[in-house]
Amino acid sequence: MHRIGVVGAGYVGLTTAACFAHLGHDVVCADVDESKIERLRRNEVDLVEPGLAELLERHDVEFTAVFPSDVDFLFVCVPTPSGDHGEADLTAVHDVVAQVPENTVLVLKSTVPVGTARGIAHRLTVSNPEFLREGHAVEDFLRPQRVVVGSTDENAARSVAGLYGDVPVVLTDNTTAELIKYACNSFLAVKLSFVNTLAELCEHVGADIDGVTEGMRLDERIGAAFLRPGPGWGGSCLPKDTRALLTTARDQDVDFATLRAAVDTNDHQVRRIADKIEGNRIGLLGLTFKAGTNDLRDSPALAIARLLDGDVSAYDPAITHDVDGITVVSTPEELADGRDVLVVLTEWPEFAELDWPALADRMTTPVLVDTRGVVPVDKVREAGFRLVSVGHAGIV
Ligand SMILES: NC(=O)C1=CN([C@@H]2O[C@H](COP(=O)(O)OP(=O)(O)OC[C@H]3O[C@@H](n4cnc5c(N)ncnc54)[C@H](O)[C@@H]3O)[C@@H](O)[C@H]2O)C=CC1
Ligand SMILES: O=C(O)[C@H]1O[C@H](OP(=O)(O)OP(=O)(O)OC[C@H]2O[C@@H](n3ccc(=O)[nH]c3=O)[C@H](O)[C@@H]2O)[C@H](O)[C@@H](O)[C@@H]1O
Repeated sequence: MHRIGVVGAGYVGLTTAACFAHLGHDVVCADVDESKIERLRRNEVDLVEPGLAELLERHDVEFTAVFPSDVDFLFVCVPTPSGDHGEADLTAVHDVVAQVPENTVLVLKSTVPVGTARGIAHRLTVSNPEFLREGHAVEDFLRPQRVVVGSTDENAARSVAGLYGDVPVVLTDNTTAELIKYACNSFLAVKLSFVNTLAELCEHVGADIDGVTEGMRLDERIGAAFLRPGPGWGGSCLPKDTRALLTTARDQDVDFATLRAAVDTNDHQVRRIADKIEGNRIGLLGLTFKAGTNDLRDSPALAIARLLDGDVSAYDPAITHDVDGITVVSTPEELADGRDVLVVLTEWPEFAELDWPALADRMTTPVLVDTRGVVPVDKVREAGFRLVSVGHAGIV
């Protein structure tokens, strides 16, 4: 058992703190947001993450607004948002690093650009990027497909890997560890943009994207995941990390054309979907960047909403407050009232089970744009909807 400090009590930090406590370590978790610390002390968790609140309830994690100085390992889990030119803004990371005492192993878990650890040359640093998905944070942390640890000091790297228990480990140097993180998110982005363009092509040539991806997924070299077309990929990380890797490549005079194309394709996808939405009174089904989370950061739904003219309302099972000038209502029926068009933007499973005839009755013209391919086509059509899809010839 070790004494572990975690700085930053967000998706990554709070998950890290709860899971290390679950694995038997003594954990202190710090954040500059004092009101968040107060809420966490009362066991109030703002994040929608299955199992997280339960773990925090079961295990004692000390929450503090004071920098933890008496720990063996200090995990840096603070934000690294996009700066003005797409580069990662490391202000919070440097602020934390400057406070870590000499006798503490400094572990960089925030996603930081290639060369960041090398730039902190005055002290030993272990790079331990995080790969958890929002909505699956606890499960991904406790049963990771791999834990990546990089350091110039192999013993330090092994000691960090050892904190996770019996998990697959990639032991490497700092710079490689940093690049692995960006490579993974960027590769996923490339895969998604490829599929979104394929869906556009399907609409033109009379093919069906579900059939095409079914045929692709069975090829193990391609892999089954990340082949669902959608309104564009978003979230707090894929957009910012692709931008940051492009900046790194540009700084090195490396032309990362595939990645640049993926980012441009994603901008195109958002505009392409907005163009499919006709009508003055528009109802959005889903605002979060994906299902299973209440995170709205860099959500394609909001990017699309910004491009729409007219009166835009939304229903999202995880959102109860108005967002970006969009009125958020509390039921799909309320949303349908007097609307010209409904648009599925998040793949919430309950959207497959909606009462389509009842929704159609409430609308002026029953038109449904399904950007996620989640609604039952036959039922929706039987209810009288004109269905506009992504990637299906014949129902565009
Ligand atoms: N959200 C995700 O799914 C994943 C995020 N990451 C990376 O992890 C890092 C953190 O991301 P999230 O957990 O999403 O961020 P977040 O925004 O959810 O949480 C960050 C927390 O850090 C606190 N904070 C900010 N500056 C601080 C400082 N100087 N000292 C102490 N606390 C400070 C904030 O108050 C906030 O509570 C980022 O680099 C991100 O790219 C990596 C993998 C997954
Ligand atoms: O660095 C991070 O923060 C994390 O970023 C992503 O996780 P997350 O942001 O939770 O979201 P994803 O599940 O990857 O989804 C990203 C976007 O792609 C979209 N998506 C995903 C899969 C798919 O088939 N189709 C599709 O459109 C989602 O709707 C969403 O907008 C990565 O999957 C994590 O491994 C990584 O740790």
